[in-house]
Amino acid sequence: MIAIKLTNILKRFIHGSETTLLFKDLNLSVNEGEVVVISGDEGTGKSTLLRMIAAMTPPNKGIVQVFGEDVVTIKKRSDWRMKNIGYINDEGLLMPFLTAKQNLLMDIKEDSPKYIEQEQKAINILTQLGFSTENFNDTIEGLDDKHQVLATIARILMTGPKLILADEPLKSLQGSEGAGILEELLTFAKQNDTTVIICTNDPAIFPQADRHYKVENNKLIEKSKQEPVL
Ligand SMILES: Nc1ncnc2c1ncn2[C@@H]1O[C@H](COP(=O)(O)OP(=O)(O)OP(=O)(O)O)[C@@H](O)[C@H]1O
Repeated sequence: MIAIKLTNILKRFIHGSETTLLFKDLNLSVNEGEVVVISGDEGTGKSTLLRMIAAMTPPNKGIVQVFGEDVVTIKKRSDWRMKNIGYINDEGLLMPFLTAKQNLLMDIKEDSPKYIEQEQKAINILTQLGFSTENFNDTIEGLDDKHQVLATIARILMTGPKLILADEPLKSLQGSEGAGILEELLTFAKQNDTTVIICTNDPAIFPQADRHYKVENNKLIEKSKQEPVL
C-alpha cells in the first residue's frame, strides 16, 4: 500500500516582490514500510517537503496524500500528527510543558489497568536512550537539544507511529551515539512496517535507506544510495 503520494506539487514562498520557487511538478510515491532519504543543497526545500507531508504547510498546487488521505482535508491536524507521525525536527512536536515521561504516557489514563506496565515501558525506553531519572522528569522545554531529540525518538519507540519524518535527525546527536540511535530507530521501523522519510546530507545514512533522492531543479531526482559527494 502507498503511504505517501505527492502529485504535481508546486510550492513557492512569496516575500514582497520576491518569489522563492521550491518545487515544480514534483512527484513522489513511498510505499508503507519503505525508508527514503532526501538530500539536497541548503535552502532547496527539504524541510518544507516534510512540513507539507505533515500538513503544516499546503502546496500551492498539487495533492499531498498520506495513507490515502488528502492532507488539506484533515481536521484537528495536531491530533492527527500526534497520532500518526513521529516528527524529529528542530521545533519538536512534543508537548513542551510536559515531562519526557508524561509525553510518552499521554495517550494512557493514570487509572487505566495498563498504566503501571506502560509507565515501566516508558522508563525502560528513556533509560535505554540515556536519560537519567532526573531528566526524564524534566519538562521538554527544559531539556537540551540532544535530549529533546531523544525524547521524540523515545515517543516513537513507545507509540509506534505509522510514519516517521526525520529532519536532519543526527544534528544534535554526534558520532557513534547518533549512529547507534538511528540504527535502533530504523530497526524498529522495519519491524513495525513503519514508513520513514529522512532529510539529511550525511552520506553515512544513504545506504541505510531503500531509496535516495536529491532535490535538484525543483524536483526529486533518484540517486545511488552510495552517492559519495553531494
Ligand atoms: N514559512 C516560510 N515563509 C517564507 N519562506 C520560507 C518559509 N519556509 C521556508 N522558506 C524559505 O524556503 C527556502 C527553503 O527552506 P527549507 O528550510 O525548506 O530548505 P532546506 O532545504 O530544508 O534548507 P536547510 O538545508 O538549510 O535546512 C528557504 O529560502 C526559506 O527561507
